[in-house]
Amino acid sequence: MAIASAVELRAVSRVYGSRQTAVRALDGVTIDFPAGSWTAVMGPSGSGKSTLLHCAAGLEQVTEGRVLVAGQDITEGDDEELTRLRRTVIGFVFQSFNLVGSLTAEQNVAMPLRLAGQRPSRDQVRSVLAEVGLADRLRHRPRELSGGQQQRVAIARAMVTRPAVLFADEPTGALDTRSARTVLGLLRSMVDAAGQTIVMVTHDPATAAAADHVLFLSDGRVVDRLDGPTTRAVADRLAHWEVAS
Ligand SMILES: Nc1ncnc2c1ncn2[C@@H]1O[C@H](COP(=O)(O)OP(=O)(O)OP(=O)(O)O)[C@@H](O)[C@H]1O
Repeated sequence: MAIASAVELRAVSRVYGSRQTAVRALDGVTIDFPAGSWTAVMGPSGSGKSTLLHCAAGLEQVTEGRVLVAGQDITEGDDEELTRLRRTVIGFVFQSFNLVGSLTAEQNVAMPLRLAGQRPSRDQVRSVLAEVGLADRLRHRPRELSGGQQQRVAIARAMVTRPAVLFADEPTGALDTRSARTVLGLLRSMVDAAGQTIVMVTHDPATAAAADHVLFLSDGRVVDRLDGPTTRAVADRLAHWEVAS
């Protein structure tokens, strides 16, 4: 059965601290991220973008509400179930790549499969690295690769399990314009060719414009959205909410 929503947040709140020091980082957020779509999450600093990404991916517990990923409620169930779900259904890409420095590109990409108890074939790993244009860098370690190449290894690592949902936190934040364009092209093909779903936090209007939809957060709430965004439209909307916040 096709699942229309890859990720659903139902009245999700996340409160940090308690009493006088309590901060409501997310305040009753209800949203659907449709399967096979790419959504950028934007908003002023402190508006709750990272908190939303972490709660949606099960990296942080919600204070109230429910989160469903690929139809499964990740706010209930035990840690073991959540870990399995994270390894099979969810992928991550971070601004700082988070590769294991002592491992080669091939070994980094094989890691999620090994953690899931599989024994990946060399061809399986190599074909994903070839997809991101790194067939000639299999034995290189992260320090022997450029930032753009390291992020492509990180994307290959996230792609190897064919996750239904990829969560990306500023995936092009540390890259030059050309590498950023390559990475955005890879993300686009994950959505268009493989039907995967991407939820991406970014500060950059041009990066957000590569997505299908943009959500704007302010004070922990979804206050606006754009469908079919352009860089100009995103920048204008962002400026509006930065002034308002
Ligand atoms: N671990 C924490 N403990 C206490 N407060 C926190 C914690 N993490 C986040 N916050 C607070 O929650 C609010 C939302 O933070 P969050 O990091 O989600 O914002 P953001 O939109 O991602 O910001 P930025 O663009 O600066 O990265 C902020 O007020 C922040 O200070």
